[in-house]
Amino acid sequence: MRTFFKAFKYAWDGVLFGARVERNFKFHLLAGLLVVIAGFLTGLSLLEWFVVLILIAGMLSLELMNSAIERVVNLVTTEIHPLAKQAKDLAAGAVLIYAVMSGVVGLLLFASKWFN
Ligand SMILES: Nc1ncnc2c1ncn2[C@@H]1O[C@H](COP(=O)(O)OP(=O)(O)OP(=O)(O)O)[C@@H](O)[C@H]1O
Repeated sequence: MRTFFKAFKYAWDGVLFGARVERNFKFHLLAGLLVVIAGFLTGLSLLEWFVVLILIAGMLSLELMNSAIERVVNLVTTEIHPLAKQAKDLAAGAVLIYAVMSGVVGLLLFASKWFN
């Protein structure tokens, strides 16, 4: 049980560290907060809240994973290396896909509420 709580603390430390030093993570935190406020003002249904919260959590998680991959790459090599570029660009690509899709889904969801 103690190991479980320790692991939880380390994970939480990771979230706090990301929130302190990672510019993109801070941006997504703020964007997520604004979306939640917009959700309350719009009056989302339970199912719509599920979608919105999963999108926000997914975005934040991916952003942290991207930062972790960047750090591992930087740790492995300080040299310019095609594999380092591929690893970083692939991770950034994953973030990009999720961000664009989240934006589209979120926009459709909110727009359908506002204009109905
Ligand atoms: N060691 C490396 N070898 C080859 N390409 C790299 C390396 N590090 C970063 N790049 C590439 O350089 C471009 C700019 O990367 P980026 O701005 O993310 O630089 P970074 O310094 O690694 O990131 P950050 O500023 O977030 O720490 C990206 O295409 C990235 O893949």
